[in-house]
Amino acid sequence: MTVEDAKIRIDQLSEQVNYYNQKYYMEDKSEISDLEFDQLLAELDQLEKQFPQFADPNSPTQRVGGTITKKFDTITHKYRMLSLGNTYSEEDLRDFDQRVRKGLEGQEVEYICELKFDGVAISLTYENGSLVLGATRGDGTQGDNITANARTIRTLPLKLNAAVPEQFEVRGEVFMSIRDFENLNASLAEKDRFANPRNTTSGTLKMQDSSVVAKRRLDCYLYSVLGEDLPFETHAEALEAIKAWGFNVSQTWQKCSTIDEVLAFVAKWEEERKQLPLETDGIVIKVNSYAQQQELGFTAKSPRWAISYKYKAEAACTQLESVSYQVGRTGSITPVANLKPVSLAGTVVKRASLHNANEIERLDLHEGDWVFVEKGGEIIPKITGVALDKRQGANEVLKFIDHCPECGTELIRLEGEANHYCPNTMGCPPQIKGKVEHFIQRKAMNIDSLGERTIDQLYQKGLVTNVADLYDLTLEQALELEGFKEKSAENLVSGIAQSKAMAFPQVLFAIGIRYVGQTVAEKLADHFENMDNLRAASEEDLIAVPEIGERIAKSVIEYFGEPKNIDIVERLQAAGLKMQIEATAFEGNDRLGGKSFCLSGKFSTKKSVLEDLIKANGGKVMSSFSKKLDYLVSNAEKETSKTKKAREMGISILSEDQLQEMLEN
Ligand SMILES: NC(=O)c1ccc[n+]([C@@H]2O[C@H](COP(=O)([O-])OP(=O)(O)OC[C@H]3O[C@@H](n4cnc5c(N)ncnc54)[C@H](O)[C@@H]3O)[C@@H](O)[C@H]2O)c1
Ligand SMILES: [Zn+2]
Repeated sequence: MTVEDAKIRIDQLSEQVNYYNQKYYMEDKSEISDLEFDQLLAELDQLEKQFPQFADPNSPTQRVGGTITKKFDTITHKYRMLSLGNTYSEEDLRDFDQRVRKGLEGQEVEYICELKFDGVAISLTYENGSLVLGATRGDGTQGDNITANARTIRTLPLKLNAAVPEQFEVRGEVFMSIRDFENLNASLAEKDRFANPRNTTSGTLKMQDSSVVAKRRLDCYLYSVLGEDLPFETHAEALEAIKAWGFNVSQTWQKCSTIDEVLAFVAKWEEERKQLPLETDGIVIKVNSYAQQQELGFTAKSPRWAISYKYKAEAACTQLESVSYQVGRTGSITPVANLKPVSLAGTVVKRASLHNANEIERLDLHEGDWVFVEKGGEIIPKITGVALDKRQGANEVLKFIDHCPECGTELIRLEGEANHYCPNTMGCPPQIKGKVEHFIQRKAMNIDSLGERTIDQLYQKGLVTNVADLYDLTLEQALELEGFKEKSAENLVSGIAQSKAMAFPQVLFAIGIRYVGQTVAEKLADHFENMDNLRAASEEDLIAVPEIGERIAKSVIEYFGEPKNIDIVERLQAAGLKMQIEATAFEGNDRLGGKSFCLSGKFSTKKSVLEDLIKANGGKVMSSFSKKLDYLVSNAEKETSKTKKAREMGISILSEDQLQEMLEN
């Protein structure tokens, strides 16, 4: 693989992983199986190791996948909430054991094996025996304050009667039992039903109305405790103690002193877990001794002293009825098999993904074939093979379509790519909507007042057929959208208007030039400084930029060669989007004189915009308190824990208005 190819693949993988993370953590949707997701992440990890020049602290391999929402107050975790490394094979588990033993230089090791509960991680802080804070994992550093919702979990003690440390945090998994999940779904119309207990739990925890949350009957298992000077030396002692304090601890855990015992535990629960009242997707293996845990430490995103083992999916055999073709946001065509309904891992399966034409060829799929399907977690399952003994001789080989099912355009296949594409990028409905979705995402223009459904409505009504149309949207038009009231319409329009503050590299990424991911956009913006220069650049000019190769160069040229794209870019410019890098930031505007700022709570301007402004004016942004902090920015009228801490540490507190004044003068 050449360096340029590696760079493109890394960008592509990062973008894909970020996309699925966003779907998974923000929208509670899985478009691919966990196994496939984990494979993408593993490929990215491997490439970053092979080409360390492209390693990036913001890569999804280095960060916990979730994010905070703006629906709840943001809290900063006292101890980071990390992810777990995962494996699917015995060999990987043995490797883990080897790494642990090597890291501990031959000391004896004990493991605690637990079930991996398939729900949502939660952190609960207790002070003087009372629950004071419930928080989501968020991005691992900051999470949402969901205390009110946590209080509705019946098995969670709000007040402890036992003698407990003055302050501590317990962590666990909120879940919905399979039975409650099924009852809930039975009470809903088919179109409103949830896909699985995990995403129902996640969606429920994010609801604003705690009385609705209470009705959903969430439950919670706790599996760890953190605090200063806790009186335990091992994880097992801690599990026993929190159980005695009144917490709901699943009694499925077990101590193992060899990896073979761990493997026996894994084997035993593969079947037995199906008798449990909740969904589980694997086993978590943790080093028992706290001292050893400390010795082993953490990577950027997970502890080195723990790992999860995920069970393989179950399989079933059924008949292929037909194939439908879906058009994705980039025009790629995905074939989907429609199957004779078959029951698999507790649900009825009717459809399975076929990925692309190569996959159909690989399976040598014929019409009417009997196929094996497997489920990776909960989403649409996958066909893994054909039951050849059931094939009827006369059935024909399955033929891939040659025209787009959405717009009728003839499909193309790009060199070196497995997918068929619909080339009608400007006129094919899913592609039009896909471009808008790409444009508004967090890392691009960050317009979070717009979602998939609203985009769909805007498109159906003919109001938005390209990204430039967004900036022409009026309040009156927004008010006519289904489900929009005055406040939400205002939010929508002002959210779009606020995006005009996004910096040029974001704009360049947002317009969606093929192969121009976030980092490439930054490189191009840095080099050409503004859109006009970039537009005027020749292929040679482009290739002369470090790390920009022929593929990217050609794609940029092709983009600006299309008059419709030029029209969109010019309309965006006229709407007031930033088409050049901020001169101030690069000439070293030092208005803020290197002072540091920490933003806390809610603001009338988007927090990320304020942070960019601070940086552009020579200030620093800090996410937490330290002696080096100069200002806490907070609009809070009453004392909060942050403002209190700031006062105690002698840190000045600014309101948002005062910050704006500093930025202007
Ligand atoms: N299909 C998709 O599109 C998609 C997208 C993103 C993530 N994912 C999946 O989600 C997972 C993402 O990983 P992650 O970072 O959330 O980590 P993870 O879910 O694999 O592991 C960490 C989590 O496990 C949970 N857990 C359950 N039982 C536990 C126990 N006994 N002890 C400790 N922790 C326990 C905790 O909530 C913890 O936060 C992966 O499995 C990935 O495949 C899928
Ligand atoms: Zn099309």
